[in-house]
Amino acid sequence: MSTNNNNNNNNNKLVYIDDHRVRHLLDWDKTFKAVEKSMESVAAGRAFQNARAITTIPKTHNFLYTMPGYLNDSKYGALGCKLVSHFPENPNRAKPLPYVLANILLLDPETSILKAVIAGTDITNWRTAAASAVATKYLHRKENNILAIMGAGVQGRIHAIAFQHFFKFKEVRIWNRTPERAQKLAVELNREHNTKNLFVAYDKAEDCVRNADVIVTATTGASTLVKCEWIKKGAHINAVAVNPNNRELDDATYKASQVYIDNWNGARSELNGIKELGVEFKGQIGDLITGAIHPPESDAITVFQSLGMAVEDCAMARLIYDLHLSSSS
Ligand SMILES: NC(=O)c1ccc[n+]([C@@H]2O[C@H](COP(=O)([O-])OP(=O)(O)OC[C@H]3O[C@@H](n4cnc5c(N)ncnc54)[C@H](O)[C@@H]3O)[C@@H](O)[C@H]2O)c1
Ligand SMILES: O=C(O)[C@@H]1CCCCN1
Repeated sequence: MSTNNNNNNNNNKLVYIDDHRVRHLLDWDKTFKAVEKSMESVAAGRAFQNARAITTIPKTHNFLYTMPGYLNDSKYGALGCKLVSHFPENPNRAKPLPYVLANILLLDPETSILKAVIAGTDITNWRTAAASAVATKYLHRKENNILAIMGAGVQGRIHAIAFQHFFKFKEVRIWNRTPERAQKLAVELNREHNTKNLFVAYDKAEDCVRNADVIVTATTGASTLVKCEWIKKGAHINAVAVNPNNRELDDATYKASQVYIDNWNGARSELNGIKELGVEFKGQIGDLITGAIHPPESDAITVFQSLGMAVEDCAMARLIYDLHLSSSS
């Protein structure tokens, strides 16, 4: 990038950063800072993004989301556009592919010249888990004993890893519609973390959620997974799934909770189902970071209704681009 980029030799060269290289460069603490800064910038008026365009492919009902954004920041500033798809049949193919696949275009903010095409699937996964972690940091300033993860897919797995990195829960519970998948993930995560019983599979959703301090819902179904009567006072929920009706939490949970969002434009476009319940969003996570709004009472149940933002992807693309250039020059 021409702003704050020491690699002037590379300024006019189009760079492709593939999945393998992105994975090598990703780092949890740097990802957290980039996402926190993008959320703060949204509240401070330094981030620009409209609601994303959603193109539905006829017959298959697969989606392509187009997510352009501009972030004005000396370290994470970027102009970019993510193309991200939602192809529900991908995981069921003979050779399984992710449900969510993404690529990010990074442009020079001064000239609009295309600087890089960056594989965006892992960036999407990491920044989504980091966004939940930022929300948890600002909404749940309490003990973190038990984490409950609903859904053992890509997002369930990455949230388990990220939350252990940032918060060090004493028990991480995993529930999945097919219990064998939760079992398999728990075994894998225990092996990767060199632990025996830190990650525990639960067969019943209720048992998984009861007494949990923090809950993550990350499935692709539209069925209700979490009932209000199971949720502990003061618990925090990161509702990650983007389903047309957002049914992972029952209506009573939304009505009983203080609900926060990542950005108003996205919420107005995609969260009408929750608004129709009579729920007023308390504000953006960035408003908590800037201090524009106060944190909730400590016994309130809180929900971060995550949608995902273009400017998070811009900040991440800039981070990965700069790391790529500085370590390959
Ligand atoms: N908020 C964001 O920024 C963001 C970013 C990326 C993905 N997402 C969302 O995260 C969700 C999960 O994505 P993923 O990549 O982990 O998908 P995945 O295919 O890897 O995992 C999906 C999981 O959902 C479960 N599932 C499917 N149907 C179900 C049903 N009816 N009831 C209960 N469980 C069911 C599957 O068993 C699986 O464990 C999606 O809704 C996606 O839109 C959100
Ligand atoms: O913000 C994202 O990248 C994803 C795109 C797919 C739908 C859910 N949110």
